Amino acid sequence: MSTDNNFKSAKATYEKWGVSVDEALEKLKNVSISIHCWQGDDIGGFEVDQQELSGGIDVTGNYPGKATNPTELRKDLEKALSLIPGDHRINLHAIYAETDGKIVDRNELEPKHFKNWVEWAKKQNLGLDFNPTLFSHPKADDGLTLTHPDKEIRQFWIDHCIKSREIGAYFGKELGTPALTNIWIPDGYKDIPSDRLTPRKRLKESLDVILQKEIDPNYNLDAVESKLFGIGSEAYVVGSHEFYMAYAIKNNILCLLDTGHYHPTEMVSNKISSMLLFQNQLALHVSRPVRWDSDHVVIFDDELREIGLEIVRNDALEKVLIGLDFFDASINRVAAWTIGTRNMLKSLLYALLLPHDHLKKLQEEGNFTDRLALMEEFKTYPFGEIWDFYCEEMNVPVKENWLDEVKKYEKEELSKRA
Ligand SMILES: C[C@H](O)[C@H](O)[C@@H](O)C(=O)CO
Ligand SMILES: [Mn+2]
Repeated sequence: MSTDNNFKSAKATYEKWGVSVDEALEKLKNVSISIHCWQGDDIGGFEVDQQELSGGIDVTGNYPGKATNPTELRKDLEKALSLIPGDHRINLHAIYAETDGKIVDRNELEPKHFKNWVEWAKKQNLGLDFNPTLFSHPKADDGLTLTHPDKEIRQFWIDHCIKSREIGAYFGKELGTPALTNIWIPDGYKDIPSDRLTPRKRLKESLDVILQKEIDPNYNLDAVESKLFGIGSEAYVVGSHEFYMAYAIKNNILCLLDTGHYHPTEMVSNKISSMLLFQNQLALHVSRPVRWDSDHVVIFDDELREIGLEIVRNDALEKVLIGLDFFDASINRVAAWTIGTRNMLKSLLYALLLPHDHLKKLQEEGNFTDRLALMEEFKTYPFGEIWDFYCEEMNVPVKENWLDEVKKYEKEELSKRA
């Protein structure tokens, strides 16, 4: 059977349940995923005085061909984007500034240092998001930034975050879509603290100063990202989930949930409905923690499907800002972006094809047998045929054909890099 015939038969299977496949595909077309640039160069960035990666995060592997400058990184992103259906966004960190060979410290960064990214995003029809980088820097060597006991160090990082919000606003203004500027800090302690409160008080004060200046939400949205532990902050992380959830609600900014930043049995999918009852928007870093916050490439697993289901069945496609956060240097990096982003989209399509009203009704009626039976049966419905049709319609390779493109790119481009 051709893709078209497969599609027609699959469509009829879903339509028996009253699911409109056309509507599902239309909705999926409007979804923009924020693709993290840092998978392309192992979070190295391009600062003139580049420092080793710190902050309790780690990238393992030495697959050849990583991007060594912004031009290469943009080229690699273009390749990945050509294999992913839809119009998306790129998420930058401050360490991706372009400073013409001059050392510009993080507290002095300005919109002009991201001009090339903005020009490129305009040409590629992309939105941009932003993150201040509070790691890989001598002033973060002891793992403390916005909570540092030294006022001067704290001020340095406060200034960096203020500059970052301005850069985010510049992105939003230039590109006509608000940037999400997300603050994540590594601050914490390896061993049991003797005082948990004082660092948290300082974090609250630092954030209050950073967020003092009002910025038009049409240009910039602010988010804070929590974490349970990192390498070197196993016992205590200042910016915990409770801290940021309370801070975000009180100050009307976004809470960002990274799927790798919780206890391994604690699922972000189970948090989405609660968070959305109290805030209009929520941000995600979708990652794959394997036993710890290992940032493996996102696969089409149970939790990813559950995240897609929670977003779709709660009508939250426009409320949840979906970003990705994984980095694997043991495989082709363009393939890593392609696999992870296609999977994120697949999980949303999977969810868009289920008869949620019917399934919710079964639960309300206490009919848990039918609920379980149907939810299991739908797992083997011909979802793949709809996905293939969508890829074809969106002019990106169907099934694993994208892999040939990546191999060709590796041969012609990546393998020639130092
Ligand atoms: C690059 C980092 O992954 C990112 O800034 C942050 O979002 C994080 O998840 C740290 O664990
Ligand atoms: Mn993250």
